[in-house]
Amino acid sequence: MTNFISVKNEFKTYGTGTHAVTANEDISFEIKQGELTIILGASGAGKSTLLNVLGGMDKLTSGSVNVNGTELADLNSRELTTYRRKKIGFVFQFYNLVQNLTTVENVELASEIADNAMNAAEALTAVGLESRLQNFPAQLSGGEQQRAAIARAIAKNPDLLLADEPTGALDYKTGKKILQLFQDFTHKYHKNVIIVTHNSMIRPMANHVIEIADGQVKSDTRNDAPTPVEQLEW
Ligand SMILES: Nc1ncnc2c1ncn2[C@@H]1O[C@H](COP(=O)(O)OP(=O)(O)OP(=O)(O)O)[C@@H](O)[C@H]1O
Repeated sequence: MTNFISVKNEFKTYGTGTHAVTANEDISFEIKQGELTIILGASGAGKSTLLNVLGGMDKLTSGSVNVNGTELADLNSRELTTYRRKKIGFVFQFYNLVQNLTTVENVELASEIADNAMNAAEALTAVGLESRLQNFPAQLSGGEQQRAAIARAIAKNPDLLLADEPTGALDYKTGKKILQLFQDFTHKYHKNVIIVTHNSMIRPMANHVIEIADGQVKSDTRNDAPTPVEQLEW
């Protein structure tokens, strides 16, 4: 299989001089097309930094990050914005929905900036929210809000879906259903999903697990037979 992402000697340093923090220090790995990847590590390990670089929210300091043929180190900030808007779907821990827009309007907002967007109602149906289109975020449970956030991300029909601790604010059962959605999305559309988490118990669900510690890759393992999320217990 071809490589979808190739990261070579990536560094990310925040600040300068005595205040400099090197959050990613010489990171290299490759991700193949269609993989569900988990980036695992303790708090402060540099996981979110790496995700933000991959998603074009932050510029790498040095090295090379190639996502589906786009070399992110070569993009200026305007080009990075276009990349982020058109190619990447994001899911955050705290959903980040716009509170005064309905569920369907939140999804439409994202699909408007993408080129091959999915219909908003269709994306919401894919995550089981077809009966909640006209509700506001405050009228939804945490799990439903995260489903809406996932619908918003997949409606862009992105090359790459990035999720930063997507179940961090949810109870066990609801979190499991959300992880199931990511696994289904990868298999159904043969797309790439990267989930950042500190929860090592979910690693069997992934095709690929990259462990980060102190800003560096500690282990990089592949799993040819991922466990369906419904069979996982933690
Ligand atoms: N914008 C920033 N400015 C300065 N330092 C930062 C910035 N973002 C992250 N850092 C630092 O970089 C290091 C890695 O942070 P990062 O958020 O990537 O870790 P993480 O593994 O995602 O942790 P967590 O799971 O707690 O979110 C930390 O020391 C953090 O303080």
